[in-house]
Amino acid sequence: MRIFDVVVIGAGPVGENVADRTAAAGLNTVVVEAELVGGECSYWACEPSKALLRPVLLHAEARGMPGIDPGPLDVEAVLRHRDRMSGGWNDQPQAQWLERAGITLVRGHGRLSGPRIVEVTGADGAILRLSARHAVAVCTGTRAALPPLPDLAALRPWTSREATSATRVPPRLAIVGGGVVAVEMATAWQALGSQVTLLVRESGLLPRMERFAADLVTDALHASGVDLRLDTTVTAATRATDIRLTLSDGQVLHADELLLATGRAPRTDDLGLETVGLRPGTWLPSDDTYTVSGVTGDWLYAVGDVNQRALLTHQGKYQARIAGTVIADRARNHPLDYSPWSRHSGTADHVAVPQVLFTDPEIAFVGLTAADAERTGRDVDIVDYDLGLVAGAHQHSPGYRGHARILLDPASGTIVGATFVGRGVAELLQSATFAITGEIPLDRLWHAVPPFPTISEVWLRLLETYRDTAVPLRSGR
Ligand SMILES: Cc1cc2nc3c(=O)[nH]c(=O)nc-3n(C[C@H](O)[C@H](O)[C@H](O)COP(=O)(O)OP(=O)(O)OC[C@H]3O[C@@H](n4cnc5c(N)ncnc54)[C@H](O)[C@@H]3O)c2cc1C
Ligand SMILES: NC(=O)c1ccc[n+]([C@@H]2O[C@H](COP(=O)([O-])OP(=O)(O)OC[C@H]3O[C@@H](n4cnc5c(N)ncnc54)[C@H](O)[C@@H]3O)[C@@H](O)[C@H]2O)c1
Repeated sequence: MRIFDVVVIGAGPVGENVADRTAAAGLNTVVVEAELVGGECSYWACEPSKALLRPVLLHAEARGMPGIDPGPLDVEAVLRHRDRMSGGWNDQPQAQWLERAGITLVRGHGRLSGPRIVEVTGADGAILRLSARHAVAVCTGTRAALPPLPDLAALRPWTSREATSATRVPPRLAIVGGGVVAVEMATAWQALGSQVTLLVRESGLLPRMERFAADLVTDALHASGVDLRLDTTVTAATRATDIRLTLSDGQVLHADELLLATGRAPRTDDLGLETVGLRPGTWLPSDDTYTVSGVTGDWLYAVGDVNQRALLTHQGKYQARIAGTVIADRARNHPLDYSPWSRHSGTADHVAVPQVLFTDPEIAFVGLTAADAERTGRDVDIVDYDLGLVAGAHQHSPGYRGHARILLDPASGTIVGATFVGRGVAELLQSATFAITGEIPLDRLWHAVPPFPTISEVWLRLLETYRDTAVPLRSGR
């Protein structure tokens, strides 16, 4: 048995950041990792997917710009770039970073075996017992959730892992799903040379986003040659010389690979949750301090994807900074401040989660959408502006297509949601996140002058539209 102040299970971006904060506070911290230090994000998610998409998006932009003839994409060079950006699936640099930060790394599969005790099974089957004086932080993330197709093993489908690490371009790629992974991967692989067929059970893509944003991405996928089949499910699938899919409309589709991009499941099934009174295989809900509810003693934390609050690296790292502070202050017997926006409260999870889809065009959004407001019965004023009319967008690319929407709380005159869709809008998003988290009144935003000619001039156009629209569009009860 080795005794530490803090045991972190999972060294993804979130576990690394919890450990960084507790070690920086002087707590003796150990991280347990079953695969690669850096987690899903570094090797099979954010990094490799964006490394595939960046050349694809830049190439598409360059093709539309007068005076630039980029020639065809060098697919092998793109795949090599992806390999470099994923660190060659070698975690030594990240493991060394842990060491430099004074954090102990134990490799193996971690399982709770009672309050404050974690057992780690190493590659050789040996078991090491770790005891935590103050806290155990579960940061085990998610794996792909697969649909209930018979004989999945024989089908050998791709999940997000294969879609981001494949070394060859399948001539025909079928993708099941209409969410973020499906749409980003359809964008990448269609441009890299696959004929992509997107099989979506809903009547539209990206159901959680503003309709106008999903519609622009849908148009662009059509234009790029993706075969988009809405209201379609797979009823049977077999693999012989190729993959044969029977679809709900009775048609048969042949493909070389099948990507199942059908959401995520928590990695809590083999975590010993039953030893502390929790149900294995479920998400681990935690409160705003990231303490797991239903376990006495305030020693168990769930941080990042595994708590299902926001399945995003940056939001998980935000949670990690707060959880690390909470753990350190509880260890010192310092009182916690539970009020919103305090150093101990993950308030942004509720009101300002920013996300960028690296599609063509990009979608960037934070806070509420109109559908969220409608669903929760919240009164908001909705202000829309055609991004294509902004001078900076004209400069950015000829024939620019895009749209911006902000949602305002009429009582406080502050912004509660923003969505931008268009090329180059990713870097615009932080301005909206500042406006929401800072609760900046519109009266003051008039003094935040956007430079000419940039896409950010859309802020001025949105304010003018709001001022000049006699009856603002209003959603909610
Ligand atoms: C294809 C794809 C693209 C994405 N792109 C983006 C993006 O562009 N931007 C963004 O913000 N988010 C993106 N995401 C989401 C992002 O990957 C996750 O939000 C992020 O990885 C969550 O971090 P985490 O540390 O909570 O979990 P993970 O990154 O999943 O890390 C968990 C770690 O815990 C380890 N582990 C699990 N169980 C145990 C155990 N019992 N014992 C020991 N170790 C264990 C795992 O091996 C893993 O290393 C993407 C996701 C996918 C699938
Ligand atoms: N750029 C980014 O920020 C980025 C990129 C990729 C992933 N992510 C994160 O990863 C998470 C997971 O993404 P995802 O696309 O896997 O999940 P998702 O929840 O966004 O989409 C899942 C899709 O699969 C469909 N689906 C689910 N079960 C199905 C079934 N049995 N048959 C047919 N269709 C089915 C759903 O209807 C939906 O269209 C996202 O929540 C996102 O936060 C972020």
